[in-house]
Amino acid sequence: RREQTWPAHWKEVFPVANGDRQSPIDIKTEETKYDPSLRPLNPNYDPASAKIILNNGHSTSVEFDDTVNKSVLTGGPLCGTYRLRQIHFHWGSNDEAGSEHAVDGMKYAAELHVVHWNAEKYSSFVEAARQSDGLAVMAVFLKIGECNPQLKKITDRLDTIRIKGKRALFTNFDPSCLLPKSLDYWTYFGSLTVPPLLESVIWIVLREPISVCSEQLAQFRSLLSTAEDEVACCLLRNYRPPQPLKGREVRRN
Ligand SMILES: CCCSc1c(F)c(F)c(S(=O)(=O)NC)c(F)c1F
Ligand SMILES: [Zn+2]
Repeated sequence: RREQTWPAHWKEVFPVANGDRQSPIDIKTEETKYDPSLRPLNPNYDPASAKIILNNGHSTSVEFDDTVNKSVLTGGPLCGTYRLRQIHFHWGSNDEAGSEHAVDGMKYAAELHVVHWNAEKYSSFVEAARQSDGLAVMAVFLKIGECNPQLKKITDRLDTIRIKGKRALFTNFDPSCLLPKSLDYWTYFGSLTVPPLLESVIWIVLREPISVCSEQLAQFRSLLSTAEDEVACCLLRNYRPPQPLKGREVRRN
């Protein structure tokens, strides 16, 4: 289908797709640079901020109340307080690929993105998304293995939002439960990985993966990218391939 080859012609529609700080990237671990000024990550989320789970046709997301500083990320490479907006996932049509970032050429089965915006400097997500320091996305790799009981809270709800545009109440959820034991990370300046591919993301890629089993990935792939009135098409993959580094530095804590 069209969107299977989509990333190829994003460049015509969104010229920034050819920009100097596009994401994702393949992280060459030998070329990352230790930076002693990087601080520990400090996620502080209130489970009451979780509001709904959604199928937007490109992924499934959990949306959070970002009208106040209730769930925030500070520390790491960040200056100031970034407010939690939503989490979503990227996966592939088989367990061998699906993550957006790669590590020394190796792709994981899927990738979780925890999206925050700089509420200290900007007045809305949309405004922040247009600024070079507007967004902070924490990426967590999902490695094929044991079924993940925390992820089950999300995968068990997917059958109620199979059709594009469907949403359901989803509260009392703290996304910290999806983070690995270690919060060690790589960080670099990049972009959204879906159109409009805005170059406004401070990427924080956790080095330790969490687990996911094939059955849980199959539940993601059973989501539909089509709406009620369209011929059903499964959302089999939604990852963008790695983009040129263009001289950017990847730092590690
Ligand atoms: C509130 C509407 C958009 S929030 C969002 C998103 F939905 C998304 F998919 C990505 S991504 O490019 O796919 N992954 C980093 C983002 F960066 C985002 F900020
Ligand atoms: Zn994403």
